Amino acid sequence: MQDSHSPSADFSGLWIPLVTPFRDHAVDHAALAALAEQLAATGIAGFVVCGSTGEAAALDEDEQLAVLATVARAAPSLPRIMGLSGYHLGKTLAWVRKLAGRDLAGLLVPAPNYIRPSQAGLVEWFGAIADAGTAPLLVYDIPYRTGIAIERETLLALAAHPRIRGIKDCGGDMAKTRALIADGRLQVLAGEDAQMFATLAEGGAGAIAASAHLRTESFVQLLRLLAAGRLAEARAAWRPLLPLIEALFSDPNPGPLKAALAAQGLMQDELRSPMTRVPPERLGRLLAALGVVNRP
Ligand SMILES: O=C(O)C1=N[C@H](C(=O)O)C[C@H](O)C1
Repeated sequence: MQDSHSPSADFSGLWIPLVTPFRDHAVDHAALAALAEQLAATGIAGFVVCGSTGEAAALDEDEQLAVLATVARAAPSLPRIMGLSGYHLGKTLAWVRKLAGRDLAGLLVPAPNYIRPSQAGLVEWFGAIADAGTAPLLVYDIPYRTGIAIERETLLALAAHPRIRGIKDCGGDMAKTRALIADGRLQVLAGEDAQMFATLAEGGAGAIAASAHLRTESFVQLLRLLAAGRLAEARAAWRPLLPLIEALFSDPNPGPLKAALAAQGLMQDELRSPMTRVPPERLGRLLAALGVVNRP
């Protein structure tokens, strides 16, 4: 799709980090295709496949490629960003090379998890991955999952790389978010659903939000209002979405989200261990909070 150096790489708007439906322990490609098709008609910018919400950590490489292919077939007109994580640089680079030529709008890459490198080590990590790939790279700043925060100066240094084009911001540091927006070289996407309003109101380019699997058109409209600077209307659109977000993150994501999608008959309520379903004693309350009617 986009060349890595293309100035037109654009990550603005609302991206859905797709869940990966399972049935009897295997990826349910029929459910995935139907979900992608349905969401593609709502005005979203595109999909993130094999992100944290997609339980990528529990998918092997063949499964990830098959998921990517299914989404591409189901919604060919929408761009796809692929999630990619690891902590072994050599293996990660081999995977990046394997993904080259797969028609990706971008790669979404977090810091290596568990090992907590220095900031210089992070510059090496992201630089090597950006050099090895052909797609633009979005840095995924999510210290509560990886164990390491990517500091502002590190992000500004990474912005000098022609292939590093954006950030999925779960950093929880609004001063850093503002500095990146002011710098302007990286497109800043809210990665924390509850921070979406603030990030977009500050001038962020978009959002990657699991909650937007539900009430997708309302989220799309919220982003349009914020992009147009229609703040009062945006506030009114945002208020009813907040309880939805809170409910969806009341258990580890994507447990509540899969429960809600399953209740609507869109897939099985099945996750891969160690991710778990919302327990039956909390399910009714969750679905009521989400306003989802359980289909028998
Ligand atoms: O899959 C993602 O990408 C997202 N991950 C966040 C998480 O780590 O749970 C949440 C966000 O909505 C999307």
